[in-house]
Amino acid sequence: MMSGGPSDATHRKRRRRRGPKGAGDGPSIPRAVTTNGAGPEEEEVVEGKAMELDAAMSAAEVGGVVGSHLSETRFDECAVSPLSLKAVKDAGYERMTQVQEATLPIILRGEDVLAKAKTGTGKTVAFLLPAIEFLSTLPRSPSINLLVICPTRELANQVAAEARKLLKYHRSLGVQVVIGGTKLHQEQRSMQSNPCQILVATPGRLKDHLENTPGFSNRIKGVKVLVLDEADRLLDMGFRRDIEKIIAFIPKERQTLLFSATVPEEVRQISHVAMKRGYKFINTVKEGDEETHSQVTQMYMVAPLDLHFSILYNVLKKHVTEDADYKVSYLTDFFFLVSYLTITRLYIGDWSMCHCPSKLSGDCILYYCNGHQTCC
Ligand SMILES: Nc1ncnc2c1ncn2[C@@H]1O[C@H](COP(=O)(O)OP(=O)(O)OP(=O)(O)O)[C@@H](O)[C@H]1O
Repeated sequence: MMSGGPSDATHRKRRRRRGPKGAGDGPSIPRAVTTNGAGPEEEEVVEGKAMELDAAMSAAEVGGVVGSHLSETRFDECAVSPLSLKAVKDAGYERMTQVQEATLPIILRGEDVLAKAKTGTGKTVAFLLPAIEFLSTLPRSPSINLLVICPTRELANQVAAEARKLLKYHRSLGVQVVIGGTKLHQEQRSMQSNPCQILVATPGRLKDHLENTPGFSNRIKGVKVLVLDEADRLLDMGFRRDIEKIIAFIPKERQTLLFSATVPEEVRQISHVAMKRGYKFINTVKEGDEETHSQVTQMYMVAPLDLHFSILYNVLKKHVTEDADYKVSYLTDFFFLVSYLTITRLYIGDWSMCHCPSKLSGDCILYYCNGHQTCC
């Protein structure tokens, strides 16, 4: 661990051989596992105090948006610059979340990290803060030094908003967003007039800029840190090829960080493509834990196909009457969607189809938010 960092005193190490799946898995959060290429043969497990903390603290005790995901380590105990600390304080963050506590020292050391953490547990700050610390030591240049690839426009905007908070006192650093659904030439102009060191992008638009924006492929050669945010969703949405193409443009000598709520085989595969051998795997999700945030209620209903229309219609109607600020995301296949829209338009209002995540499956996601289309 980083010398002098908060984790030195609180982590202990042990080595173990990896047996058959699930056998002797030991403690599961947070852990750093050193892997070597095709699959982890031998792991170095770093146990942290967040493990005990998770059991010891209730969401009510810790409060705040991230509730029981907060650790006991304060940001001002860490090796981050006074400028970042001031911004963190202004943002209202005092203690680190578990994923932030587990990853910060390792990312600050410049190592590649694959981090598994539930959604809403502070992953964005976990990669932005150490990356900004590193960027603040680089000489000023028109290059892009930090590239964050996100699966959706909404997430890209959220990441940029978080970056702006953390950059509050780093006046020489800036952030720009490039996402589909906006005018390419406007983005080109803004990048030319004000080239920023941090670029947050969705894969399709990023590829567009690589192919069509003069000078962009040179700027991207300056990337020192690459982040794939919500890597599982990026792959689910069919962006693997785009990501591989983008990676081919970026220097091999870089730090790569993958953050993901789940780590299926596809994420493992992309880690082997994108990251250096010996990258660290940090898992902050306990075995058997739900993959989704604890504050998201999930329900399901099994119904015969011919009743789907009427059941869905009634569920939605009830939902929109109970919650004035309602927001609905609705995943369906295209055929069902067309019939459904025809019916619901008449009774509920206009839906907006804003995303088809997988061209292969023909799935669509609809967003409807109290009369306004929301972005995806
Ligand atoms: N240390 C912290 N203390 C308090 N709040 C925090 C801390 N770190 C992040 N947050 C806040 O917690 C919320 C969730 O964080 P964030 O969106 O980064 O989570 P995430 O894991 O990236 O979620 P998603 O997977 O949805 O992107 C945000 O509102 C963020 O501002």
